[in-house]
Amino acid sequence: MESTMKDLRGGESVLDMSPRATVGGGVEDVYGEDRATEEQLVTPWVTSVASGYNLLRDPRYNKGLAFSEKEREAHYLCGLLPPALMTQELQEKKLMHSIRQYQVPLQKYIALMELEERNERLFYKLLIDNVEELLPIVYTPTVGEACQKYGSIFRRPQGLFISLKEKGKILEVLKNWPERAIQVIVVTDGERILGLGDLGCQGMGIPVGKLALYTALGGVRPSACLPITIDVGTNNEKLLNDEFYIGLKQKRPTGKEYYDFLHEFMTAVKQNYGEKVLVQFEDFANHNAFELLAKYGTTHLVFNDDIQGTASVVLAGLVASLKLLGGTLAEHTFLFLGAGEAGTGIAELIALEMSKKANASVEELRKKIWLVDSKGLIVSSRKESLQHFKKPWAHECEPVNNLLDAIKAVKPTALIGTSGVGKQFTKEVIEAMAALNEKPLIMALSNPTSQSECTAEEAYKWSEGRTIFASGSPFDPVEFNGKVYVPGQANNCYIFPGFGFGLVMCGAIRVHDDMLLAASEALAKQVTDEHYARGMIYPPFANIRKISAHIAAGVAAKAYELGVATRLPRPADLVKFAESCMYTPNYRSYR
Ligand SMILES: O=C([O-])CC(=O)C(=O)O
Ligand SMILES: [Mg+2]
Repeated sequence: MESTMKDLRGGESVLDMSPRATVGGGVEDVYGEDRATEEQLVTPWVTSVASGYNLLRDPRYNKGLAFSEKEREAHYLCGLLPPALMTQELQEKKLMHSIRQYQVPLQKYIALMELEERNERLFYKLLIDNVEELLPIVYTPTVGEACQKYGSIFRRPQGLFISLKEKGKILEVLKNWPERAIQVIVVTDGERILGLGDLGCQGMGIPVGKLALYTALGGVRPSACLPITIDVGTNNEKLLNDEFYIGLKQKRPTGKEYYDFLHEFMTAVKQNYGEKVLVQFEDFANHNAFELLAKYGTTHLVFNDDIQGTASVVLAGLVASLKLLGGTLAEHTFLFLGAGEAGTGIAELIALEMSKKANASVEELRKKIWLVDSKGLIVSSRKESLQHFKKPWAHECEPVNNLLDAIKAVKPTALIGTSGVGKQFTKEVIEAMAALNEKPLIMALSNPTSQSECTAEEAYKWSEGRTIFASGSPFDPVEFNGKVYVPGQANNCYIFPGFGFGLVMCGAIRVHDDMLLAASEALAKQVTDEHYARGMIYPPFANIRKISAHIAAGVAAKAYELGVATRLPRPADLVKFAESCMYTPNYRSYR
């Protein structure tokens, strides 16, 4: 025991978790728990150390068969592992082979989550080195299915569940999380998970998936990431009647009760982690998302991925597409199907970018952008009954109650789907766009794939291969009339990891719209002539860490310019600085 502690002292943050080290009641208590009858009170024994068996059980430090002979000797691992030694590269090869054996994407998802629970560095190595193959598993579309089935997948906590039961004690709950130095929180209340609706507490899959990308694509350390699900109940009857549902079985409160709870949360976050922690709001319903962003945007470092991240990625694609379409942004006409967070967020950022370039007012340029919601084209005669975030888009036009007629009335050059409802871009819709434009720009942004407004194949086929196409969830390249078309993935995951990393690396304390424009510009610049030649308006994901470094640099540069960056002095080369700060998942040697 004495020698155990001595050997471990000074080891690089490998803590002694040996069962021989005792706390409080000693060894008897540890094993006494097993022998206790149900009525007996026992103390849950707290471990705080990692060596031997417990080292293998700690995903932060476990390396499995990659522990060297010396490490096995020094850390009481002899006999606990089979004799073979493997490099991390060989482990990666073995795991990719076994993941590829699964036919069902959800099985791959579970296998990856199990790897994360077992060996965190290997998980991130796999994700970084195989990003194009694994992104559709840990992220859209598979993460959507994982949320729908999260109750049965859930094994161990991957983030914090803060339910209404914790009202008045949220600060204490935050302190239960084992890490203190948190830099990024992704929080959802589960009310609008992708285009799948209210999944309540099961929405946890989304913050977990987004933060895995923060690390893999953006380079934020895993220990600095905290996924949170706020559980205020659900209005999903199926979940309320499900005996296995893992969340609070009650309807969602609205108004003061909801906002007071969120205020307690936001206050506790700032108190516990300081003003430089980034809070990313994710998949809140429209009726709360805009209000929360407006309310906390002036006091906290907050970012709404569905409003701002989606806007920035779409703007990048539009700017890039001008190379193929010609003209300036202000010379195009945009029509959206869907006037929620994504639709109005994108529309507003386009208008802002146009106004900067065209030297005209945002109000004037909004007239180039039209939105259709469930009632039809948003027009001025409907203004009184519109939610506040739709009002700026109510332009002069005769009422039109469906998308096809709206296309005929507005004559858009670009059609953007943000409806959350699948199959809305029918053959007639795409044909109408193709009749108006030599190269129609079509984005089907709703997620997951089942909610996409159309497929890539439909967009190409119904426009005789003339469409420039991008979607929120991935589609494979399409062969049509002997030509291969590569669809773009206009998903906010291009933006948020680099955007958040940029904020964190310069110690920003506020987000500003100009940073979103800087992120769009940085992303659009990564599209090369070779990509354009293949009809692409987004760069391949394989280069995402380089892309993220450029986005981070653009965002940080803007933060310094605006005086909201606290890390001083400003690094001279922000791209290099970003690259040098990124987490790498290679194993470290243990003394
Ligand atoms: O998660 C994604 O794939 C994109 C997104 O934010 C959403 O659809 O809500
Ligand atoms: Mg989202």
